[in-house]
Amino acid sequence: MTSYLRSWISSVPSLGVTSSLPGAQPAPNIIEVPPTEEDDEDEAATLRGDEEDGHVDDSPSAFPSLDSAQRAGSSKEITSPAIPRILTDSELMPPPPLPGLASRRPGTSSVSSASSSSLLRATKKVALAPGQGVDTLSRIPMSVLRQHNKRDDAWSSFNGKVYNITPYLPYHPGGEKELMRLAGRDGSKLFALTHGWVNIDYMLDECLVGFLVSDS
Ligand code: HEM
Repeated sequence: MTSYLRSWISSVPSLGVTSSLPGAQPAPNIIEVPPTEEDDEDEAATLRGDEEDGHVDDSPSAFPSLDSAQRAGSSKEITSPAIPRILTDSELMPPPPLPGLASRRPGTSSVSSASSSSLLRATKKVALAPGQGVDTLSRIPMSVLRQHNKRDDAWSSFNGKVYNITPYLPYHPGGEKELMRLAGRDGSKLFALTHGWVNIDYMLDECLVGFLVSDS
């Protein structure tokens, strides 16, 4: 552009811009060689990474790059992952056993007396002796709960469930005396304050007698 203006100005003598100035040198003749279309294409091809013979290399770069720290840290060569084999039925793991409560029906005991004692030993659960458990779960008003406050007939309520705690008294790690404080009462708050992490529903499952309802 500059050279074009210069050549235009010097070619118009009437303007006399250069010649009228004292001591001014005549503008040098600048010859510009416009780039040919061929040169442009060569440059673009170099930027694209084309080969000399016009072949286009579309193969991806190595990832991670060949001299990367990731490769240096790994001793193994990266190979494609093996396709897992589909196992046959006989090779598969057997299904887990049914959960203990799944087969239980309301009002019936799910375990026989023999398996009940082995269960007690294995899991430290407490079960009522045969004949002492209840056949059906009842709605128990607070006034009824209060009557069951003797050592040999102690009921207590926890989170709306009423349990016969008498069979558990000898096993309580905190002692019978502490547990008897709850006899004939709703023990939810005291229990939660003492050891809320203890799973009372699991431990006294077999001692459940019913659900606490309001007196009406
Ligand atoms: C039916 C109701 C209850 C059940 C099923 C029960 C159950 C348990 C269990 C499983 C432990 C051992 C916990 C552990 O080591 O982490 C324990 C400890 C204890 N419980 Fe209870 N508990 C009951 C009610 C109570 C109540 C009402 C109190 C007192 C107000 C009480 C006082 C204690 C104490 C002081 C210990 C610690 C004993 C020790 O480590 O020396 N518990 N109880």
